[in-house]
Amino acid sequence: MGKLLLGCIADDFTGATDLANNLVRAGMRVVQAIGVPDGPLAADVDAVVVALKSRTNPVDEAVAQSLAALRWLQGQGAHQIYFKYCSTFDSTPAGNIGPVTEALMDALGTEFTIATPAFPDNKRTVFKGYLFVGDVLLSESGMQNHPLTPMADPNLVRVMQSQCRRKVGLIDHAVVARGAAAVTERIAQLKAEGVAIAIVDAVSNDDLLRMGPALAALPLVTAGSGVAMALPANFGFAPSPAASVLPFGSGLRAVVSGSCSLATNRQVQDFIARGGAALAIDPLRIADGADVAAEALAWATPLLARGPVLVYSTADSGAVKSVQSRLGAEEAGAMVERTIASIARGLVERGVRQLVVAGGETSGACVQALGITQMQIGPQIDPGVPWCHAQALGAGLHITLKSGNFGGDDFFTRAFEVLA
Ligand SMILES: Nc1ncnc2c1ncn2[C@@H]1O[C@H](COP(=O)(O)OP(=O)(O)O)[C@@H](O)[C@H]1O
Ligand SMILES: O=C(O)[C@@H](O)C(=O)COP(=O)(O)O
Repeated sequence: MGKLLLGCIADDFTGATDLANNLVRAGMRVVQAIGVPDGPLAADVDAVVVALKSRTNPVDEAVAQSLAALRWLQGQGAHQIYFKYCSTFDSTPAGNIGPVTEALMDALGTEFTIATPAFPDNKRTVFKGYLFVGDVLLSESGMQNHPLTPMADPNLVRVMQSQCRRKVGLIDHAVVARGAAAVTERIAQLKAEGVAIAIVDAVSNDDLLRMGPALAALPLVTAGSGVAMALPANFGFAPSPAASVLPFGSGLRAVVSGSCSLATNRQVQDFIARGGAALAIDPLRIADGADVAAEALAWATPLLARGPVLVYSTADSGAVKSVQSRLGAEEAGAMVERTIASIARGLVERGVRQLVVAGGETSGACVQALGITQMQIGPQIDPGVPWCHAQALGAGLHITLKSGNFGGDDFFTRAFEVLA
């Protein structure tokens, strides 16, 4: 077995496939592990992405999980560590991006790292430390209404500083535009000023590729998935448009969605507008004790042979707030996740072999309910969202984990066409 070059820790499962996808496209052989593996690596790969579900956990749990992942990756000889978080910097006022970053820095004994969620392919850009989603600031992008991690401040230096003990600074676009040597020089200057973590501007893939060589010497990189397109070159890899090949896709098709992001709301509407079979589930009925999962499976079973079915709790921000005011945000989220996960499990038990899951937390719950431990990365459907293949409940399953705000409006239809 060769030496592991990149050891990656992702704070949610959609984010992990997003990262793995960019590394594969940049030429690396990658395995995605669900949770910290029990034993050593079986396959000879260049990078491993350990997918955690730590984004919204209490800080001490997120830190403990991340450190366990780090220890395992170090045990595999990982040369550089990559902590992957969301391109919209999803976090609560307590963390977990800041505390996990600092715990990893402590464990690695490193005095400096960067932080940038920039992912220009998905219109996430950082300028002067401010995060833009498309043409608007993070705080106007819909993320201010996220059910679990509302993001009201677009200034990442401020957000990161509020989560960290160490001093946070900025490597701004004027520096990045001058290339890797300027970034390296700026890192030395920031370190001399006592800055330990620097937000880095990037508004294009060229910016990410330009800064790449300056990151080679850092034991720890923290970022969204965008930076992943630049790091493999530091190890001598060249981009490859050919994503790894998956087994042929066949079997029944279904979509489950617990994401309430704006893009997912549009994707649900598009699927329904095309005449797709869709069932909305109501969190308040779950809270009242109705067996909503059994009802959904009874609805879906006779329809599956005719084409993909969609079961969704996706709702607009007004409906989500109303549910949360009755049940509490965390309680509502956990309850809906459990229900959708048991629906996903039931669908696979009924022969579904091509499954789209929308939502990061939702994906975590589904992947765990399906007993998936490892995923192979396949062709990209949209930026940040590849098809994957895994063993689930004893059968081969094609599965894609769609981040809430990723994917075109027709994603729930087109995903199956990509596989076909
Ligand atoms: N109708 C709803 N009301 C309240 N919470 C919901 C509803 N539907 C889904 N949720 C919860 O909202 C959260 C959405 O998060 P996630 O799955 O990560 O989606 P995204 O990728 O869009 O962030 C989950 O915890 C989910 O269970
Ligand atoms: O970086 C990203 O935006 C994604 O990879 C991601 O982490 C999205 O998370 P969810 O929106 O919760 O799916």
